[in-house]
Amino acid sequence: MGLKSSPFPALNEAFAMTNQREPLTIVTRPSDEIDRILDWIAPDHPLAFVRNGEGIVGVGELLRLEFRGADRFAAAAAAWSELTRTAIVHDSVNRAGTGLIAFGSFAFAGSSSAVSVLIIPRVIVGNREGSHWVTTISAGEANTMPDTTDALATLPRHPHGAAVHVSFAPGDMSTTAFTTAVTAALQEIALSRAEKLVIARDQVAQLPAGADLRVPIAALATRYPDTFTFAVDGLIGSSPETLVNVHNGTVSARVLAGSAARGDNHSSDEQAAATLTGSLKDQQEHALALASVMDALRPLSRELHAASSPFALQLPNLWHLATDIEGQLAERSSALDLIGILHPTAAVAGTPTPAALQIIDLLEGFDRGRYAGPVGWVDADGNGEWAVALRCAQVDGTRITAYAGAGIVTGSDAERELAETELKFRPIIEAFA
Ligand SMILES: C=C(O[C@H]1C=CC=C(C(=O)O)[C@@H]1O)C(=O)O
Repeated sequence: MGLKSSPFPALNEAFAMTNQREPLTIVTRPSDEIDRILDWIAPDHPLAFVRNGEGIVGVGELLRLEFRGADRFAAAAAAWSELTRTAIVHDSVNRAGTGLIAFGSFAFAGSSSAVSVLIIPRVIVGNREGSHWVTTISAGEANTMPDTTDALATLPRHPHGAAVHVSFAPGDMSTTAFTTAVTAALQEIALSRAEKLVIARDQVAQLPAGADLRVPIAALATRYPDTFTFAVDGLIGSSPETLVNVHNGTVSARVLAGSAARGDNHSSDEQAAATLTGSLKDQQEHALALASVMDALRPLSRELHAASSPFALQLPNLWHLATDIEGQLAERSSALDLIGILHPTAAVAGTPTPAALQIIDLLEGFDRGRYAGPVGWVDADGNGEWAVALRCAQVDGTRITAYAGAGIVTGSDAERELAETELKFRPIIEAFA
């Protein structure tokens, strides 16, 4: 059956835009022609979700579904389940990231002017646990098995362009406005209107015409290999935080909150990590973020486990307090259902969530766009890998906006939080330096 009369507005719009109403046919086959998947990123509209060289890179855009407003997650989950219902998948590799995939990026707030997207590429190049594969996605070939043996040969491969140099300047929120907002957040906390508030700021830059975004993306992936380097619809970054990973009934997440600068030699670095793990203020900040994720996952999972105290996660620019969570999904929830339930965690909003969102809106006074929203991918079975979009920038034409924030609890200090945001901007600023 075709998809001619979809009750889902996002699907109808996508069909109208692409003139595509036929069921999708997907072929995934192993490939020994792929070495580094990052080499396959397209220069225009890069699509990627990669960690430690493993993950997926999408080329071309077959379908683009757009969502706005408070019900953007529910609308995306419904449209995706409708679209995948009729898809015909031939997958001889069967790994996380094979078969029909949509890359996605969602706005932080329902009121954001930024559109949330699911993008279905024409070709996906992937790598996981030593297996490399190519997936092709096409429409209107339901009765035949498309011959995709030459799929890679048809992809254009251009050498990377020159390094992209830009200078960032304060955006809607200056550094003074940030410290003022942090002081105001501390007052709100002292008045018990919230227990934790995450305050962010932005920096902007102009991108030179013809800049090759593959260069900063490759720099991020090389310098921050243990994080998720992503590129979806102009949102690029390297996030250390896993919002949720769904794989055949297993759910996992990595919660981060609480940060410290790296030391400049071995002993000061060890001392920095020890001070962070011993800091009551950071432990409280972390515990609230962890509780928000556990509380959201508990009703949906069995055997949900998290360590009783966080570990110090080392990144090139920072130490973070981190807790890994794993459980079994009690019911069939897709990754899209779960990001809708989990977002926004207290690592990016605060506690309690509704009050935190209201106060952030007042104190920040700017649109976070897709910063701190979910970014990742989902497959036809609802499996997927989603990061919290941190350490990132949105590229819109020639304008780049980078974002960073910090969790504020009793005991936070405005100048120290400002310094922490400087460290969190480093991945993006250095990728464009
Ligand atoms: C809000 C950000 O980081 C969050 C994740 C890890 C540590 C955080 C912190 O220590 O404040 C934040 O909660 C950001 O990078 O913009």
